[in-house]
Amino acid sequence: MKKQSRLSHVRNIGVAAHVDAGKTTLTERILFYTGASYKIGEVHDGAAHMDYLAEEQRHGITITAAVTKAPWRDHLLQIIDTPGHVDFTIEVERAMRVLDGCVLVLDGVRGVESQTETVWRQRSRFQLPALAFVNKMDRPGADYRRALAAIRQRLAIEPIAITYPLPEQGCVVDLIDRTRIGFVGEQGETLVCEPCPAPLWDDLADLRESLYLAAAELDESLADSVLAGEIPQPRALRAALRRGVLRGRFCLCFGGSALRNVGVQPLMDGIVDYLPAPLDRPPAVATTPAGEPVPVAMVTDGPLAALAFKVQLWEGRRHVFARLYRGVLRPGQTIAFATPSGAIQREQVARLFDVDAGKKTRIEQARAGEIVLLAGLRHAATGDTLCDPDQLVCLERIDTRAPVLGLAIEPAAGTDEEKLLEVLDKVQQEDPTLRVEEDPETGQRLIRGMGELHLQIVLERIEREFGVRVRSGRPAVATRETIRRAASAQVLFAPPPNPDRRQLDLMARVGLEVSPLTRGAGEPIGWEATIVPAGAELSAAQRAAVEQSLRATLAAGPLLAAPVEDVRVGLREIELFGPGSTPEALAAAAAKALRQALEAADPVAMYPVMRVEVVIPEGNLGTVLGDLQARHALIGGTERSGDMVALHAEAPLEVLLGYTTTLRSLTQGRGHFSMEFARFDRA
Ligand SMILES: Nc1nc2c(ncn2[C@@H]2O[C@H](COP(=O)(O)OP(=O)(O)OP(=O)(O)O)[C@@H](O)[C@H]2O)c(=O)[nH]1
Repeated sequence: MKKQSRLSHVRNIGVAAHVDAGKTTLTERILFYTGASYKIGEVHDGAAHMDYLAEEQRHGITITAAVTKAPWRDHLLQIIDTPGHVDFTIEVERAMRVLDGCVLVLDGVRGVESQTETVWRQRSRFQLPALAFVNKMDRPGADYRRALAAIRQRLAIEPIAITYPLPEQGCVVDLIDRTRIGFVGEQGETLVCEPCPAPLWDDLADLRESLYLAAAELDESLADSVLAGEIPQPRALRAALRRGVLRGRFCLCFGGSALRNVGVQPLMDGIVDYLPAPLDRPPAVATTPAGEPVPVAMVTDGPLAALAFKVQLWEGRRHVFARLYRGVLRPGQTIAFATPSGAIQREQVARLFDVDAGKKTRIEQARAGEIVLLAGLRHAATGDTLCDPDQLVCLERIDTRAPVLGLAIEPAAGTDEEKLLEVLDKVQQEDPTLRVEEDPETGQRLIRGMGELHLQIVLERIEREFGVRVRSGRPAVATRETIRRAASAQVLFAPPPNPDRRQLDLMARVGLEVSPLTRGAGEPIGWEATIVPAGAELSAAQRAAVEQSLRATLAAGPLLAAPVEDVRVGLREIELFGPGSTPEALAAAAAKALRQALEAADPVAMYPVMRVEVVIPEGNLGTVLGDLQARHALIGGTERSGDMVALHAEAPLEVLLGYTTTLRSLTQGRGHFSMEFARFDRA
């Protein structure tokens, strides 16, 4: 294993896809063939090795991203199986952050689906080199060439086939080696290679040509031999293709059926041959405490820099998953990190572990490029950069989206109140997309999350894992506010009554203007204020107090106490009194002026709008369209694929609650849909 963990022999990869494309089924095969697991656990039996949480087994879906190590061809594959359901998209986001490459799994019948596009966008943000596995080629209606065309069209990258699947014959054609590979044995573990027969080889001429041309673009001598009509050497082809993948020029495609054990090992070879080792990736970019950007090269002999990307309770104890970008980490080492608010924390790592799905093994050191589990950290959270205390840097934090759905909850037994609070705190530490709040009006406890399934899973975990029974209300969508026109206000803040001379500095005057911005523009604050008396200037503390007070006022708007979005606040005039108004007086005047201006600016509530893809049998199109229109959905278009139709629409989240059940009954169980957050908008 020591030899295998040389950095050039490590592949940190993720497996990502639309829900149900077969990621977990594929990963189970990879683990079995590498010997990392001794038997294949099937998702439909609730026995998948990677889906080890009880909720994952019950719902048959992946919720948390599991890390697993598997040795293959003298290399170490570290695999993260990520969830496909959009409610758990944070798991994909943080996995992508720490990976070096990814395998995109597609359903051979459905091709590119809405969530395939979403994970592809997430991949693109981090410029992760990718391979595609077109799975389920055994299903009736599966079409490899159509899936490749969908990759070109919807993911805007050139698909280059490396294998061509023939699942009915239990084999794939290797387009580089010109072999037909059969998968025999009970689990397809034995490979039988023979030369690909001529008629079949001729049928694949178009795919081969694209492959040669793609490689030729990256290697001049290959280009010469391709133009001369020669068959390029497999070694040279692979080397050129690897360069192309690392530069993001194209997506190499493999086909097969994970469930029928067809085509998986060539994909695993592809991971080794074409996806990057940690050192092949460009250096990560971090910032120093002074805000200067610095590259963090992947080396072991530098100061420690590791990104904490996930907090997980393991046997009831807090553990942190981290990816090392630089340096070495050992048990007992003290690390430091800057929190999002800028405070510096120090703590000690007690123990280090190698992780394999639900199992962890103690190790004595971790090095740059590795993904490990740390015990003993009580404060480090998702997104923090763990560093040597005297060499602080901060890698880019992990994005989390604001929750769109809330649920009021209370313990079924009044005596469990304290315990529920404790449990919610623990669940929240693990899950940065879950918020726990108190309704300011009713005093009810609210949990807020990404969607119905997310909140349902949270409730199930609270009951099963922590033994607290809870009652919940109806889900309620999150709200925002914005304004419809510009307005201004000026406020003189003065302590009552008759201010004597000594109290002058408790006074302040702030004049400002608010104006509406386009959706998604944010809430900029413009500091074009005239300061009175002439010649006076604001101190850093005064300025910070005004800014903070404006931000706090924007956090709770005048209509629903919901965050105010897409508004520009322009400061017009600030008058200082006495020796200089106190920061508190300035803050009070600014808050009051902003509140007045917002009230005068025709405020309006906004609700979450979702992008929806509904896939249904053609015969149900009329009924489903009618139902969607009755829900005020805006229909964007339809696409036919076999006897199914994909409908694209936008609709308020409010009317989509419980839609899964409706769709099932409208389509006799054959329809399915997925949605993702688009924006907050007016009703
Ligand atoms: N016919 C066929 N079915 C498959 C194949 N691969 C997976 N399945 C089935 O498809 C369903 C979904 O498979 P999973 O592996 O759970 O898919 P996933 O992408 O991990 O799903 P999530 O974790 O929920 O995102 C299961 O019932 C599998 O048995 C395949 O190659 N052929």
